[in-house]
Amino acid sequence: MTPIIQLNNVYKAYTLGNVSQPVLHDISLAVYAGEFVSIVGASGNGKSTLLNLLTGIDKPSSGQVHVCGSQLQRLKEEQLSIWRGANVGIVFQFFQLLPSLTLLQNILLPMDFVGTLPKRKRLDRARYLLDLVSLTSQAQQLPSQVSGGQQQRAAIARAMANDPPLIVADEPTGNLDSETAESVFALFLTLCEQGKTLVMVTHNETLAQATSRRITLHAGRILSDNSTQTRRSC
Ligand SMILES: Nc1ncnc2c1ncn2[C@@H]1O[C@H](COP(=O)(O)OP(=O)(O)OP(=O)(O)O)[C@@H](O)[C@H]1O
Repeated sequence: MTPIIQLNNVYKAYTLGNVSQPVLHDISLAVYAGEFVSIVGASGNGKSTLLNLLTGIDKPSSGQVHVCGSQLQRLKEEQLSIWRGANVGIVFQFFQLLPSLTLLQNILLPMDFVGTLPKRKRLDRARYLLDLVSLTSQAQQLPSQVSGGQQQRAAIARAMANDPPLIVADEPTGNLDSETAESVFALFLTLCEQGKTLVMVTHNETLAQATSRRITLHAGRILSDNSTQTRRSC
């Protein structure tokens, strides 16, 4: 089976002035469709940098990043935007919904960007997704009019808008209380059961333990990569 994510000897350094600061060293990794991968590690160990390479937001200094059939360094910015729109849903810690749009309009946006579905079908899909995340009655509310957990559920629905095979989440529960965090995590499990691949950076050890594969980064290297039968496998 071809992995949905394949990283070969990835090295990443940021250059500040004349100083090059290495952040990721020699990362090689294969993730297969249907896995739910958590990435853990102390602050500053390169977790978000790794996610940004997977979404093409950032490029490696050397090595290759293959995601959903494309080698991302080979894509130009415009190609990357189109690739991202079709292949990856991104969920952020602070939701990042557009404040002047209703939840329904926020979910419609990625579909409007890609433009493959006719308008009526986009609306049907947005309503289906709102239902999936239990926000049907909040469809016309602005983000500021709903709770943090509801905003994050709307953000997950937005990430799902174009039905991407891969969902990438950077501390998606970091701004939520523990009960709400669990309900958001349960939603991720549902998506995984539906066949999505998930990669989630988290500081929440309990949630990380409940994923099917837990990767620990330390000083920019993979310290451990545990995939166990006892953990939930989708
Ligand atoms: N755009 C950037 N320019 C320069 N340095 C950066 C940039 N982004 C991240 N870094 C540095 O890279 C290192 C790793 O940062 P990263 O955000 O990937 O860590 P992290 O493990 O996700 O941390 P946290 O858990 O605090 O979010 C840090 O030292 C950070 O300061």
